[in-house]
Amino acid sequence: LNPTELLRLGVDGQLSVDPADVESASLDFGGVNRVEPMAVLHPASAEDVARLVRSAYESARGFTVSARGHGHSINGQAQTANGVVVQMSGRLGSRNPEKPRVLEKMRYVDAWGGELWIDVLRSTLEYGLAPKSWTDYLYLSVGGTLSNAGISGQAFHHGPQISNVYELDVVTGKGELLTCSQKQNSELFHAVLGGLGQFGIITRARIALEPAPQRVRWIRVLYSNFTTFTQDQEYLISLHGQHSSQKFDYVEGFVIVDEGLINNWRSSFFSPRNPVKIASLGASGGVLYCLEITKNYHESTADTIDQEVEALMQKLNFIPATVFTTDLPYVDFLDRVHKAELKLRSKGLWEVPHPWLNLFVPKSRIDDFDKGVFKGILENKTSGPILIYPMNKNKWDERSSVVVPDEEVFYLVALLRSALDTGEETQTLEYLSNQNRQILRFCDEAGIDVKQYLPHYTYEEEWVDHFGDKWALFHQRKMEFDPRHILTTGQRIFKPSFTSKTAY
Ligand SMILES: Cc1cc2nc3c(=O)[nH]c(=O)nc-3n(C[C@H](O)[C@H](O)[C@H](O)COP(=O)(O)OP(=O)(O)OC[C@H]3O[C@@H](n4cnc5c(N)ncnc54)[C@H](O)[C@@H]3O)c2cc1C
Repeated sequence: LNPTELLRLGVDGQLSVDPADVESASLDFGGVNRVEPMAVLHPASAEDVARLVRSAYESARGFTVSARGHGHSINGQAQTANGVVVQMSGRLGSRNPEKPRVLEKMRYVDAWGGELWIDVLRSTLEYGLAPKSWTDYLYLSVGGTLSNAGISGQAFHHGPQISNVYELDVVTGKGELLTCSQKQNSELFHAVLGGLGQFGIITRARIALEPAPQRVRWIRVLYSNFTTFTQDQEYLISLHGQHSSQKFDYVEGFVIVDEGLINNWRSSFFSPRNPVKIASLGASGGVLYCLEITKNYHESTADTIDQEVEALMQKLNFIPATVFTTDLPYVDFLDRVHKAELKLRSKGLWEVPHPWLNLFVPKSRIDDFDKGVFKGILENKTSGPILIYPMNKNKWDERSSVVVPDEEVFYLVALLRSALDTGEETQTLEYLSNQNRQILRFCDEAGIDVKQYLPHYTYEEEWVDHFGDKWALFHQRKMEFDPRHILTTGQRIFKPSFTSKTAY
């Protein structure tokens, strides 16, 4: 098929070979990979997606198809060479996929796979409801985060977003449009969740809702001792089964390795009039740790919130006099990173290369990771926030495709760096990418069995190693749901069956 033949396919949406469309589908937030597709489909419905994939599956020569949500991948995961990108997010004028549909009584919302979480939230709030499990940033698509996991500070008690989905509509690599859930087509359901887009394109997700809190008490406290910090984090997530008055609703944290960072984009929280000085807090190795917790509440219970927070805080061992508190509407809390985005955009600092590294680190080795990476490899310099927070494995469904460390508690460590052209070597893309490799090598040599989140590998052996015991099942599911390896070649896991060269 060439672009002209493709355009004859007959879809209700728009199949475009417009250079601007093709250019935008060839880029992502990582800003490192650039791969041009042959055409871009703006689907008007799930049937459009099915029609396209079916023709790819049935055509003698074959072509590849990749769904693209909001393009916030780092390493070209939503790109495809010489195939078609299905642009799931973004509106098309009158021929749009359906808006989110809330079933108030059943407490769920049916959302189009390309819907952004911010728009899902806006729709559900009209009914006083909200999804339970989030990502820190809401301008990501439902299909994009469900293909990975979708995590934030709520994951310790609600599990990742993939644990909060009741049902999906999926277009498989054979072009069939199937509804799946725990009970119906369950193999496909579990495969697609955390499935890196390998088994189908999510066109609809039924997402669990809860009554939306009105306000949030948002607290940050500092630690100089890593063990005390992680003990407190682990204590807080051990409360996941408690009544909501006896636990926080959100537990995250971050590492502060240089003075500049404490007042950085994620920390606008600390007042610039009251700068925090790392040196004055007795940080060992110049590193501080910040615990970030929140408690949701309703205005009608505002009188008990202080006591509840106080009772929980008394159990913690942070540095006295380092409590920073703010209080804000729930939506403003959830949408906090967008504010930072607008600031960075205004300074031209958003559309820069992002050599991010996200790792799941087993609890038993988090101390070694601290010594080797935060106090070692990073050399008191970073180029962006470093998040660190623990999660409970029992909130993750083992049947899904995602892989996590083999321990009951594991940490997310997210090095969210931006490469800048300031003339300083340590800020360059090359330096930061090398540092990422150094961190992975360190873990390997120290026998720290980390798993990459939002994984990126180049060779099949690396994927086999990443999936470990799950590889055989992952491979078997691929053969069943996408036997010609048409879908999502940008992940570089399987080569399309119809090409001898690497056609990612
Ligand atoms: C600023 C920022 C903050 C972030 N914060 C968090 C966070 O707090 N927690 C977290 O978990 N992640 C976070 N992420 C990572 C984010 O969840 C992933 O990068 C996610 O893939 C982005 O969604 P997207 O819609 O942009 O997906 P894309 O980059 O467009 O796609 C990601 C992958 O999913 C596939 N895909 C997309 N749509 C579908 C679909 N409908 N069906 C099947 N496959 C599909 C694509 O082919 C691709 O392989 C963040 C990313 C950024 C840039």
